[in-house]
Amino acid sequence: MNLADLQTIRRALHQIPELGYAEFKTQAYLRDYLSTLPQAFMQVKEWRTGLLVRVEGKAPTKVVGYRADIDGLPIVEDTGLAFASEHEGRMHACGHDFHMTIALGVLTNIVTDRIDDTVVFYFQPAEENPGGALPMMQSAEMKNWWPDKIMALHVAPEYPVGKIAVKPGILFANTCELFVEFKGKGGHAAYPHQANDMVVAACQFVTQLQLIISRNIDPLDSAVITVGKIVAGNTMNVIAEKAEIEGTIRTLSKETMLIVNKRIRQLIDGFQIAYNCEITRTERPAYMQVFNDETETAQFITYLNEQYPESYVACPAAMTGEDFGYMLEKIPGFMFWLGVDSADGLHHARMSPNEDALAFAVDVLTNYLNV
Ligand SMILES: CC(=O)N[C@@H](CCC[C@H](N)C(=O)O)C(=O)O
Repeated sequence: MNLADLQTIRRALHQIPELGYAEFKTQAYLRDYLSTLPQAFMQVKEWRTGLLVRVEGKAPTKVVGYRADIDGLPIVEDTGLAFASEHEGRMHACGHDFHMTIALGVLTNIVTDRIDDTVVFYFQPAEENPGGALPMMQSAEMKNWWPDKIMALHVAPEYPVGKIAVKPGILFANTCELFVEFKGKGGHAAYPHQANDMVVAACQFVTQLQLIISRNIDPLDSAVITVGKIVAGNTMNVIAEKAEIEGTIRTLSKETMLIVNKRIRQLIDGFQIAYNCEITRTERPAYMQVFNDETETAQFITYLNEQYPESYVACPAAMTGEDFGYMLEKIPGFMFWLGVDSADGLHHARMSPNEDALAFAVDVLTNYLNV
């Protein structure tokens, strides 16, 4: 598939970013595109707002899985691109438009020029929030089309086009979302002694969270807590009765995640007494770390070195998260970073990946499926 066709798809998808499990237009676009391809060896199943597409091989010895996530983020795009998001407050700022386009490019190649093995493409919703990989794996649709091995990629703004960064073992962190609500007593700004200020409680709580990292975690281990959202109060001279914080926790081991979460529960207990308020945490399951299979990754690195010399970059683990980790927990495979050379990084309102990476990735993956 040529770059111009890939660009057309990518730009169309870029214009219609949708949040997790609301990817209706995206699913319809994918379906419409698939309907233009030869149908003889292809089957499509719907799962919630995602799709599974199976392309039968000529002489299969295995089923290879390829996963592409399809959701966007609640970000107001600021790229100024002619094909910027048409959905106010939504943006493909994590490259999932690239992920889908590359999957469609590979799919188009192998449906028109078939390969030996059968390939199942998983167009998975809700990677960012609340997580689609685990429920997709538990669905009858995926259980019936279960792969023997699986691959996925993630765009990497910090690497140039033509580079692929990967490592065996842990690539991405364990993650856990953090939603905490504080309920105290509102009142007049001039009478703090008669109220119970949840702005103060929430601010102290956020600061205390950072002390978990610096005081409870082994300095040679890695953990991150980021609070990305605080909502509290209505105006400058009324003490806020309620506050809400949203954040994410990242660790490089499951054990460290347990320590962080235990400390957060203890903090909540202590804060309820200290600030005489009610604190509720909505617990969500942690995302599994992305752990690349040693053998599968080594084979891919050998292939890169032989077929695309200079492309391979040995990279460190990152504190990003990905629910693809659940798939890798059960199915041997790997995820890799694809260089897309953007001055602004992932989750930035001006992230603008270089589209030349689309053709490179489609080429690398199509040829790898033929090995
Ligand atoms: C690659 C990337 O940016 N992934 C996201 C995944 C979100 C994980 C989850 N919703 C959480 O925040 O815990 C990331 O933020 O790393």
